[in-house]
Amino acid sequence: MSKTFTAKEVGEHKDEQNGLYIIVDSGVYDVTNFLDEHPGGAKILKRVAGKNATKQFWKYHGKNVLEKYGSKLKVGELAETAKL
Ligand code: HEM
Repeated sequence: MSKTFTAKEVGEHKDEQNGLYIIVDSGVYDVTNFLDEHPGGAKILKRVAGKNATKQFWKYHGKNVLEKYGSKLKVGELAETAKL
C-alpha cells in the first residue's frame, strides 16, 4: 500500500540513520540503497535528501529514469501539492 507523507515527514529522512527520501513531483522516493548505484553520485543525492528535488531531478533526467527506477524506489505520495 502506498503511504502519504507530509513534506515535514519527508524532511525527517535526510541522513543514513533515518533513510534518505526525496520528493519528485508528487512522489516520495527512498534513495538510501540507491546512493552507490546513482550514476550522478551519492553526494548530490545526500545534498537534496529530505527535500523537494523536483527541479534538480528534471534538470538532469528524462521521464524514462522514473519509468525505470520509480517503482523500485517509490515509498509513497506527498500529502499536499508541493510549492515549487
Ligand atoms: C529518484 C531519484 C533519482 C534517480 C532514480 C536517478 C537516476 C539517475 C540515472 C539513471 C542517471 C544516469 C543518466 C540517465 O540515465 O539519464 C542519473 C544521472 C545523474 N543524476 Fe540522478 N537520479 C535521481 C535523483 C537525482 C537528483 C535528485 C539529482 C540532483 C540533485 C540527480 C543528479 C544527477 C546527475 C548530476 C546525473 C549525471 C548526469 C550526467 O552525467 O549527465 N539525480 N541519475
